[in-house]
Amino acid sequence: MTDIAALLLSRIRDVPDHPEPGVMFKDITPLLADPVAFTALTEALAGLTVRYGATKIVGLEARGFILGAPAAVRAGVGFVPVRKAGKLPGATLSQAYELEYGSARIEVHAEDLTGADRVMVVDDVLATGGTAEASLRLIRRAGAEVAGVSVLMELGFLGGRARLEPALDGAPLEALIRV
Ligand SMILES: O=P(O)(O)OC[C@H]1O[C@H](OP(=O)(O)OP(=O)(O)O)[C@H](O)[C@@H]1O
Ligand SMILES: Nc1ncnc2[nH]cnc12
Repeated sequence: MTDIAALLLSRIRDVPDHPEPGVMFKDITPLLADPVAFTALTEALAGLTVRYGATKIVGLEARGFILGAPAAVRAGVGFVPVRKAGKLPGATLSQAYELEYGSARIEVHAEDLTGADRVMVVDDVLATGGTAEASLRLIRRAGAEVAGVSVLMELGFLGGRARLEPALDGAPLEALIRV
């Protein structure tokens, strides 16, 4: 493990049985509160954004906003929020997806992405991959190209990478930490 990955991992807190029994919740708030770790994370996500030639970062509500927005500023690209259904006021594209139990829907303002955009998706955790997969569908439906998906942490035992693989269509999935 690199020094940066070790630093980031050391600032993520495991919270058992949150938000429901059996889930080991990965809490990033200690990392956000540490300016050295948060800066290192922002630099790493911005570096991936530049390396893969993205013109915009899409952040996934809510923790993807916290990580994606400073990375976009650092990389010199625009930031586009993908929100849970019903939050965005303008004309939206909407995508339903399956969760472990039940389903959910995410949305993006249609005018925020164009055919000229290459998009890096940023989020904190890749778990089942359902949220990221739905975001890739939204990005392509908006006519934009997928530059990649970058997450702080991949929970390997939930199989998100395999689920995401077809939707990535050759684009990279970068995880700074894998557990
Ligand atoms: O890979 P998946 O199984 O789709 O899970 C990962 C998603 O779940 C969490 O968000 P959550 O929906 O809990 O929203 P929050 O960031 O608003 O807490 C996390 O921040 C990812 O967006
Ligand atoms: N175990 C987990 N910890 C934090 N965020 C999550 N999103 C989905 N599963 C999660």
